Amino acid sequence: MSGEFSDFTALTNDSRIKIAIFGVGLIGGSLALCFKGKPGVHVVGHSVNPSSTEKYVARGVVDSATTSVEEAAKDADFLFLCVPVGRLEDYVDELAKLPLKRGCIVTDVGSTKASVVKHAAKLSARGAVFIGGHPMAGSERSGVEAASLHLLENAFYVLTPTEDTPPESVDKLERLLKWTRAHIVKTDAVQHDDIVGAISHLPHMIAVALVNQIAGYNDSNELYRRLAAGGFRDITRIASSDPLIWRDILLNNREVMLKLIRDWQSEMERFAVLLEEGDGEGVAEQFRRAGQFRSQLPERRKGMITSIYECYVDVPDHPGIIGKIATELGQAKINLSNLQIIESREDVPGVLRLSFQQSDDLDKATDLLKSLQYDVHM
Ligand SMILES: NC(=O)C1=CN([C@@H]2O[C@H](COP(=O)(O)OP(=O)(O)OC[C@H]3O[C@@H](n4cnc5c(N)ncnc54)[C@H](O)[C@@H]3O)[C@@H](O)[C@H]2O)C=CC1
Ligand SMILES: O=C(O)C(=O)Cc1ccc(O)cc1
Repeated sequence: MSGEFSDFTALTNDSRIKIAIFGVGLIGGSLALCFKGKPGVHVVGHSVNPSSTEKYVARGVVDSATTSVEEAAKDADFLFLCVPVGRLEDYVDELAKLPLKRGCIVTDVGSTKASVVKHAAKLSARGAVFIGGHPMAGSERSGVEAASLHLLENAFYVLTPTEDTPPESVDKLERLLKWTRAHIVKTDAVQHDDIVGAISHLPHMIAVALVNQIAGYNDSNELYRRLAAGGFRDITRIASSDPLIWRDILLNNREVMLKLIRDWQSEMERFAVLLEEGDGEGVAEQFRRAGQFRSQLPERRKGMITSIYECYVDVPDHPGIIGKIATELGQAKINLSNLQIIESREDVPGVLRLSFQQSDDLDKATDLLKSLQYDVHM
């Protein structure tokens, strides 16, 4: 083991570290990729579904996989619960019946923290330490197919230890998580749910409501959908998130969400009154206040409701062209986050949609492709 991780194994009783990942989807798979192949580390994936376990191994995301919770948990040093929020407490209950390794750390990646932290306190009776976790990066995609080694890099990773959590266990988990290259932030679980409810869960709900509102208008006039490009696409990307993952998150954080919805309704009501009264200065003041606060936001971080920067390339429809474009971008070290063939050409200016996470990469890609005589549109 080298560099910043060299003292990691000293914190375990032996030089082998077993990491069990329950639910190898977008987040569990991305964590597994961060740990797999590190010296002395064995990553085991768990799924209730035998065909999923085969897929995890075949894709090289884990070293081994099993459908048995007991087998996955046996002698594990770290156990990551990466299943939907609504299933976390069931997994805690199952683990609480098993002979866990003394001092092992059980953690989760759920988007809400208060209920699971409270529920998992019972694991201390089994000699395990539970520490709530929430890697605040992800995407609207799901499943192991969307997992990536770099998903959590530079993102915030919240841990919610309680006053009963042994500091040395928090330290041990933080050392392990260095492999994700995320930035650890520690806070209380209830405070986490208030803040993340406001900055992540509420925007997801607003995006869905907005898309559904426009979809309703579109039922009587198709032009709504055709004209809804640019800004609309950008701010509603997260409306395509997984329905069941988000059902669980919103239900679990429902008290916080209900208050946030009321506050949101007041904000919209304020706009309604300003418009009713024809108060232009009042409307402009809303934009000024928002712009001021927004300009103070920290620099862009990976994952959390980031915009995607996109361009369209009109390419002749022949095999090999997609690989050629991807290779050109790769050779120029331009990070492409997604490449999609657009089947309906009605409302887009090109057949290939290229997406980037950094505006810089988009600029470099358009310059490069234009210089190679491709027809590039924004
Ligand atoms: N999607 C995102 O961007 C983020 C999600 N999270 C949290 O991470 C957790 C996992 O979410 P993702 O990785 O996005 O979802 P995912 O759908 O990609 O993965 C979920 C995993 O749990 C398994 N699973 C699903 N339903 C199950 C059930 N009923 N019983 C047992 N296993 C089941 C699936 O097979 C899959 O391996 C959730 O708790 C979510 O709140 C945290 C940060 C970001
Ligand atoms: O796609 C995005 O921008 C997200 O906001 C992803 C996300 C989803 C759920 C989380 O708990 C954290 C991050």
